Formats: sequence, structure tokens, C-alpha cells
Amino acid sequence: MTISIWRYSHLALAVSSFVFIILASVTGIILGFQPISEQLQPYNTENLNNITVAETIAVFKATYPEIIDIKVDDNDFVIASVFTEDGDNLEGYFNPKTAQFLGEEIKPSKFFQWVTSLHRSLFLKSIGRFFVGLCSFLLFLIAITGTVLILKRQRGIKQFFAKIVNDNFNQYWHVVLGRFLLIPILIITATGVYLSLDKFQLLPENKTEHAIDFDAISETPKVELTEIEAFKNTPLSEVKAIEFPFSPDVEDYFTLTLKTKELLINQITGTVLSETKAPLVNIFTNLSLNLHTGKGSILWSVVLIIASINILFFIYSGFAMTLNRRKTRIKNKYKSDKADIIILVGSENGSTFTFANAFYKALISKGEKAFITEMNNFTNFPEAKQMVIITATYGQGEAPTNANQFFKKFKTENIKDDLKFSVVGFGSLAYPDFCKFAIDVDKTLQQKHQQLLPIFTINDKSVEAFNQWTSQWSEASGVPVKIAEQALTTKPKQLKKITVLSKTKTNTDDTFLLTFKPKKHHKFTSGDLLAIYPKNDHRERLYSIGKVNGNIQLSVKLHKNGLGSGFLFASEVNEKIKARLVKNSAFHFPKNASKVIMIANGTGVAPFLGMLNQNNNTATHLYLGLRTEASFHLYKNEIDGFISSEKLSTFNLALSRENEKQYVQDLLLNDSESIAKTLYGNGIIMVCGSLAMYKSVLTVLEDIVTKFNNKPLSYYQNKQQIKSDCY
Ligand SMILES: Cc1cc2nc3c(=O)[nH]c(=O)nc-3n(C[C@H](O)[C@H](O)[C@H](O)COP(=O)(O)O)c2cc1C
Repeated sequence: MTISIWRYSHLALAVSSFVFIILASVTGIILGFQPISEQLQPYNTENLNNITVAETIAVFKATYPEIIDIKVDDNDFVIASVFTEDGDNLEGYFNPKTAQFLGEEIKPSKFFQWVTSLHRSLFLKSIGRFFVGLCSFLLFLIAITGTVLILKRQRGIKQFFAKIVNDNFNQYWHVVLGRFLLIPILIITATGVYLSLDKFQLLPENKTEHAIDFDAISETPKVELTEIEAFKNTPLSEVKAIEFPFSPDVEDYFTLTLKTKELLINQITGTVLSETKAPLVNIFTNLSLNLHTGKGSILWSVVLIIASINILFFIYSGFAMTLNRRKTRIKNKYKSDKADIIILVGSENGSTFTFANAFYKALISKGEKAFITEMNNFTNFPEAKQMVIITATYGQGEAPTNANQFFKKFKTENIKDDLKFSVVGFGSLAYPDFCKFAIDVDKTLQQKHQQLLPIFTINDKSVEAFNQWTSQWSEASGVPVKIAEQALTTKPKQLKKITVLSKTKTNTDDTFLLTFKPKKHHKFTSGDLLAIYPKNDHRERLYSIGKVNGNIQLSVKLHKNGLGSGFLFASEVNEKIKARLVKNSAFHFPKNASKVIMIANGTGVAPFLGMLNQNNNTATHLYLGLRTEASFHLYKNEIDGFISSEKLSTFNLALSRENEKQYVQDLLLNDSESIAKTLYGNGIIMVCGSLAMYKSVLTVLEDIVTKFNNKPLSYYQNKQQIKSDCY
């Protein structure tokens, strides 16, 4: 079944029941505190496993002339009803070892009773109970469809708990928390449904009746209460209730109700007169009640409270994700059969639509007859002269949902041969199959049509890269489109002021090191990004940073007319600039790795300098690619320091413009065996620098692991052993 059917079911169920679910969750959170407050009462004085029924009966008999019954509640508190020597009736909690009266039974407060009633029946009696039961069932189905969606997303059960790329706050936490709270939510909902069925008496009744042969009841041999086998062998922890006989007559007996059975016991001889098993339905009802309410366990009550809070978060994040997807609805000016330029979009979560829409609007503003639609709406566009396909990749290099019919339709629709096309792939290098779907689309189209431009891939929704593509497209098509960056970037919010601490001169490669002093409360680490806004507008430039002695260190290449690099180079020591620290958890130094291999070229070394500075005892190896010996001077002191302090185990430098031309990938090939061993032993490889270098490194790594480990590189990529931050 396609992911869309599961997603629509998940959404439809949530939409149809969210008001009830919110109510049930909020009241559920409050009610979760009731068993906790009960458990915190001081009535659980003994470990009931260590006391037998015989011991308790003996001590009660010795203390009180008459005992009506002794019960053990879900909190393991012993409750009894007795008469004292003075003829007073004492009812409440007792110590089972001493028979001492501890206090009166706690009744739930009016507030908890009110909330319970709202939770169970919305104050609507049977109708309310029915709706609550139905919503429990719907939430159960939501949890099931959610599990299927996670399984699809994670590519199978084995990877269910594998790391997730933090692409988007709502989506990330919806999945991460969903995985951990799935079991409690399934339990809450399944037990909720069970309890509703029980209330409506829809569960099979299999009552078992006691049968006593009163003619055969004997009064001999007489046995002391403490010697009755059934009492001697039963710990109090198994007991639900002990009903005492009304009179000393032999026809009156003890009723011993245990969790799984009920015994009627001759009070004189101690023989078992009748024994019935507790109906399975009752056992499940009890279990369901305890699991649903958390009765008797503080730990489980806490889990239930957390799960209920998370249900509220799931509703919020789920709807936020849906709204995000819907925000990108398409409004076309021209009909598809009148348009010259067709833009087809493949998008799962809507961000690709933001780019495609901006491109569409730019075309329309230039007077072009453009038409934009989802890839699944591919058809025979009679007037089309060219087609632009802008698509994301999902799953295992697969199509987003709204593009999964594309190949089928492309085969059957008969479109003009002279149609030219260009494909733009949106993807993330954090996934093994980078932009694979876009690449497949490009290859398929090439079989029948002519490329206007070669495929263009974009990592992490890079606005700069998209603008590069639009200018290439403008040149090739002769339509001079310009996309306003505002359309693609959001205005920066909550900028922080950081102070320039030091700045080096540029080296032979026009590269310089820059250090900023952050404020004490600024939280960041090596591998995070620094976003700057050189013109104080929407234009954002991002730099990978290292945390060196608590400061932010960047390595920047000064580009001619470079907006970001020019701005940074012009900054003076002690000057304050406004910036944003962007968390990039996917590229943090691994906490518990056996070994880390760092691969960088050019300014990509910056986060590694910070990570090495912070490294305490992880065996770490650095492969760095630069142009010349002179390029290295900028980093030499720091790297020498890391080697002598043993923060860096080995250092390998590849120089591409010296006599013996070398690239980092050549160095990796030389160390093939140790690299293969690192990955085999769960070590981590981190790559930072240019995309071209990253692609070459991946090719070399693929060869190495295929040869030495007999595994494809995607195996290690899926296990998040390859981390990258490339641009
Ligand atoms: C579950 C999931 C799987 C993904 N799989 C891939 C993949 O295999 N290859 C890739 O290049 N990008 C992959 N991506 C990244 C997306 O293609 C990328 O973030 C894209 O910009 C999202 O576009 P959208 O918001 O329009 O759906 C994946 C993202 C997610 C959330």
C-alpha cells in the first residue's frame, strides 16, 4: 500500500477525533496524578509477598473479636472491616503484620471524581461513554497507522530505532517521540476500548458458580486457622479479599478471593469446599483498569502522564505538518493546455513547492505562459515547449507521494518529442541515495527528450544553489528570470550579538580565520552553523563553526564580490555583529564512537578544529585537502598542538597544487584497510567541505567497503556512520 493511503488514514482519523482526544488526554494527564498521590500515602507498610494469609488471619483473630473481611487493594494497601472489644466497627487501612488500624480509607477527592466522570463519559452517561470508547479505538488506529508510517519511513523493522535526520522540528519530534511512546499509547487505547466494551457488557460472560455439597460437610478433623493449608501457602500479595464466616456453624465458610481463583474453605477442617477460576474476562478487566489508570504503580502512572502529554504534542505537530504541506497549494493563471512551460513538482512536505512556486511566479511576471502542478498530474501538455521538473527524494531514493505515478504516466502519455526538459533534485546528503529519484527521472526523460540543462542537485534546500540553477536555466532558455530571495528565505528572527575577537590576514588562497566571542548563554558546539545577514535583510549566509576555547571559530574563503565573506573580512576586532547560531546535531562530534575519521578540504576544516579542541579521549584521524604548503600555514599551529596533546592520533595532508598532486580521496585509498576496519568497528567518518570532494570521497569509500567489508556504503550510511556537512 502506498504511503499516502496510510498518511491520509492517519490524518483522517486524527481530524475526526482530535477534540475528544484532546479532552481525554488533558483529563488523562490530571488523572495520572491520582494513583501517584494514593501510592504516596503511608499505608503500604509491609511487603505482602512475605506475609501469608495464615499470619494475617492469626494476628487479626488475636486482636479483634469479630472480623467481617480483609481486602487488598490495587495499591497493595490492606483494608479490613472489624469489630473491637468495645463493639465499635473499625473500617479502613490496617497493618497486615500487627493488625494495627492505620487510618480511614481514602476516597477520591471531588475534583478527581469530576475529572474521572469527564474522562469516562463527558458527563453524558452512556452516550458519552460510547464516544469515549470510540475515540479510544480511533486513537488506537492512529497509533497503528503511525507505526506503519514510521516503518515505511525507516525502511523496515530493523531500522525502526535508527537515527532520524532532524529536517524539521515538528516532523523530527513527531517521529522520535512516536517511536518511544507507541507501546504505552497502544496500551492506553487498547485497554480503554476493552473497558468500554466491558461497561457495555459486550464481552463474553463466562461466570463459574460454586457448588458445595452441604451433606458431605464434615466438622472433623479440627484444624487451627493458622494450619489451614490454603492460608499457609498463600502470600497476601495474591489476595484480593478474605471474607470471614458469619457464624461458627460448619455451613459458614471462608471465601478466599485470589487474583486468579476463588476458594471456599471449611472454617473448622480447613478443607477446600469449592474452587472456581476467575473468569478470564475479569482478569483482563482488572489488568486493563490498572494499565489504563496506572493504579498501583507510580512508574507506570508517570509513563501514562508522559504519553498523554505527548498525545497533545502529536496533535499539534501533526496538524502543523499538514498545514505546512497545504500552504503550498497551487494557483495557476493559465490552463495546462495553453501553457508553454510546464513545471512539475515532487514534494512530500511542501518545501520544494516553495521553490517551485517562486520560480513559477518569476516566469509569470516575465509574461511567460507557465503552468505548475504535481508530478502525478503529468499528462499530454499539447502546447508545452519545455518542462521543468523540480522534485525531492524520499524513502530509499524513491518518489515523494505526489510523484509516485510519474513513471507510469510518462510511459502511457504520448508527449511531443521536441519538448525540452530540465530536472532539479532537492535532497539531503544525510541520506545514502542523494536526489536519486530526480536522477532517475532525468535518465528516463533523456530516453525520449532533449535536456535543456543537465540535472542539478540541491542539498538541504540551499537558496544559493537554487539561484545558481535559475541563472543557468535563464541563460539556456533565454527567459531572464530572477527570483527574489525574500520568496525563499524567511526574515531572520532573534539575532544574537557576537564580538569579533580576532581575524587573521588572508593566506595565498584568500582564506582567513575569524574568531567571535559569544555571550555566556549562547549555546552551540562544533559542527553547528553560524548564520549571518550581511545586508541586514533576508539574505542569509551560513558557515560551519568550531568551538575553540569557548569561542566561535570560522575559516572563510574571501570571494570576489562575496556577500558573506566580504562582510566578515571587513569586520574589525571588537566590532559586534548580529548572527544566529543554528543547531546542526547531525554533524556533532559523536559522543561514544570507537574511532572518528575526519575528512575535509579547504575551509571545511573549521568545525574539525573545534571538535579536536573539545576531544578528550576518542582516537581521531584527520585527512585534510588543501592547495599548497603555504595554504597549510593558517592551520599548522593548531594542528601541531592537537598532535602533541594527543587529541589527534594521525594527520594526513593532501596538497593538490604541489609537485606530487594529491587529493584527500587518494590518501583514503592508501589507508583503505584501516578505513574499512573503522567502519566495521562502528567508527564514524565525518566529511566537511565541497560537494565535489564529498562525491569523490563517497566513491572511494564505496570501493573500500565493498572490497574489504563486503557491504555497500549505504549499509554504513543507514547506520549514520557517515556524517557530512558539505556545500
Ligand atoms: C523520511 C525522509 C527520507 C528522505 N530520503 C531522502 C533520500 O533518500 N535522498 C535524498 O537525497 N533526500 C532524502 N530526504 C530529504 C528530502 O528530499 C529533502 O529534505 C527535501 O528538500 C524535502 O522536500 P519536501 O519538503 O518538498 O518534501 C529525505 C527526507 C525525509 C524526511
